[in-house]
Amino acid sequence: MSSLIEVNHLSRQFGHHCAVDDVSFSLNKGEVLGFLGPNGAGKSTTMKMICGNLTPTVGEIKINGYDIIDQPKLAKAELGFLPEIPPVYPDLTVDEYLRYCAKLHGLRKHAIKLSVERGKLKCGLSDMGHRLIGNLSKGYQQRVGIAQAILHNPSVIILDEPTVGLDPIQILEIRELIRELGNEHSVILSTHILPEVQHSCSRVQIIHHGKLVLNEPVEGLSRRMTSSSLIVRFRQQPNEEVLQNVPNITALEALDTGQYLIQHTQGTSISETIVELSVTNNWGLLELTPQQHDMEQIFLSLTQHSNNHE
Ligand SMILES: Nc1ncnc2c1ncn2[C@@H]1O[C@H](COP(=O)(O)OP(=O)(O)OP(=O)(O)O)[C@@H](O)[C@H]1O
Repeated sequence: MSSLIEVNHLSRQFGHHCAVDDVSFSLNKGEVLGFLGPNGAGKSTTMKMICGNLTPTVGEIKINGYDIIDQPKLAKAELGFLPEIPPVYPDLTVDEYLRYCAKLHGLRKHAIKLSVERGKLKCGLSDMGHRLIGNLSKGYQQRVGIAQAILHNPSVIILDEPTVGLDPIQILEIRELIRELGNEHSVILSTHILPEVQHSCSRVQIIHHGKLVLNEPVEGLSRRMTSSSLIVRFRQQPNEEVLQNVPNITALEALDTGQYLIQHTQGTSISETIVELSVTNNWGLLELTPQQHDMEQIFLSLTQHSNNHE
């Protein structure tokens, strides 16, 4: 598989603080890569370096074979970037702004009209050309930000926290747009929101305190999120001894009347047995909820794991 982005041993210091610490990864053609990490993990710093907006302290970045430091024009022609704060001008109309960006991308006069129309179409802005950007909702302003990033039809699109500050419906719309962009471009999506990665990405990398701690297909992340505990609730008080003797149950903790937190052996499923027991004994099963690890727990397990190997 050919790599569109190659990042090798990338680091960035701010004074004594190491914001990005020896990060290496690649982006392959057709991938939507989630770059996931909590606030301050080093995501934006990495994105800015890849886009040539910030010089690395150490390391090498190649975009479709072009070095971002030595061949910035050629490298940047392959990239579209939406920074964390969309670089839109509120006093311009959507058309004026996109035409201006197309010029900045170096498109020729006859190509500008076409690329602006195509950008608007892809981002659901076809009817918005004459609207002032300052009067658009935050979700539509974000669409304008994405449209400017794709005007020159780049091979790679980099989106830094594209759903921050949007309402739930706008978030769903932008996630859908990212998925659609992934059909024609390779995408890096930087975010601290786990479901965003699960919805839009094919692969995930987790960055924590400037270091990459995970790089795997997104299905692997979903597996890691599955924990080995369930919450169950019954209408009738169940026989706790019977429950405790179910194979693979390792702990039973009463949370409320008829409600329990059940721990079981990792990799086993006990749901079917619980349902069968409840029906046989007429306990009246009201709830059976598998517990999910949240991102903080995943970070903890990953970093503890890497610490154990240091
Ligand atoms: N220009 C700067 N000068 C000094 N420190 C900086 C600078 N830019 C970033 N940092 C620090 O580097 C670390 C990583 O910041 P970065 O913005 O890359 O994180 P992030 O993962 O994008 O987080 P967020 O989601 O909050 O933007 C933080 O501790 C931040 O305070």
